[in-house]
Amino acid sequence: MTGGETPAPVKPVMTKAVTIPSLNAMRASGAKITMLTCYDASFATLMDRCGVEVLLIGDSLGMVCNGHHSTLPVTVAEIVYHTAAVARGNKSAMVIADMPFGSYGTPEAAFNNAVQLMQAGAHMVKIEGGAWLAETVRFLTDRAIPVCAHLGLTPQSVHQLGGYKVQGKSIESAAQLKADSLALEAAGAALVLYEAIPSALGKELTEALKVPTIGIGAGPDCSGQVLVMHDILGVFPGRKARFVKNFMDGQTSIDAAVSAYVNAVKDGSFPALEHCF
Ligand SMILES: Nc1nc(=O)c2c([nH]1)NC[C@@H]1CN(c3ccc(C(=O)N[C@@H](CCC(=O)O)C(=O)O)cc3)CN21
Ligand SMILES: CC(C)C(=O)C(=O)O
Ligand SMILES: [Mg+2]
Repeated sequence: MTGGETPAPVKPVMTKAVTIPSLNAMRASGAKITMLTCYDASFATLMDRCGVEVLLIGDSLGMVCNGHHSTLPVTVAEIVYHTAAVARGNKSAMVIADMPFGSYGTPEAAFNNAVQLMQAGAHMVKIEGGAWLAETVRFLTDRAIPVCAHLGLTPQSVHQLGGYKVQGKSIESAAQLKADSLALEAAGAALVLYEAIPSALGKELTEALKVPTIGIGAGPDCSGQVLVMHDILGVFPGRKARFVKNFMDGQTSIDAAVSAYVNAVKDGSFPALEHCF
């Protein structure tokens, strides 16, 4: 600016930070929560700008970034590295970090590892498993570490599940998922994420809980949806799961594709029947 001019008024671009209370309010109002995996600062800035509310540093990074055949080789140090990068690029989204395989075998181990993820910039950690984790969820939440519980298809248990298969199809396993969900909510879980379960069960479990639920292949009635970033951009070379949709189709930029994902989740057009079990 040259001397004597009146400075143009600065329009404040203040997007309010996404918090646990704001996610609870979204669940209460029926506004769908949008979540994507994110592994670096540039994509964090882009996703945050496009209105993605939750960024997940998923242990899927072992597969999509590192070429492993499962999530089991992923370490705490790797999640710390990617969480710090995402946190630097992010302004207002909530940042959730996956606790990797073997890092939450006891409440004390979970706490020590979760502290590293929180200090790297996570606002919450995610752990895979049912009621056996209730004590761990309580231990972490009592110590100011919010927890997201991940149920249904839990990829870290792939060798017990016998593959990446739909869960909760029998009456018994559906009842087990409900008991697990209620136990984890009672233990203090702030969010519950369901992967690859029948849509009707996703609806029933969401109605049974007070906290928001996030689905990936869990039907349209969860409080929100998540997908792996590489899947929505069509860059993951592996076989596509049924719940995946390539949002680059018909778009000419990554910004447009991410915005199309956000809009489709918000208006309920994703997931469609073809993405559900
Ligand atoms: N790129 C990528 N996307 C993911 O969603 C993802 C990862 N990687 N890595 C970690 C886990 C593994 N996941 C997977 C992988 C494959 C299927 C899959 O192909 N499922 C079958 C279900 C078969 C059945 O039981 O009927 C499907 O047809 O969708 C599901 C989840 C989800 N996670
Ligand atoms: C697929 C999501 C839920 C996840 O856990 C991951 O990306 O690791
Ligand atoms: Mg994961």
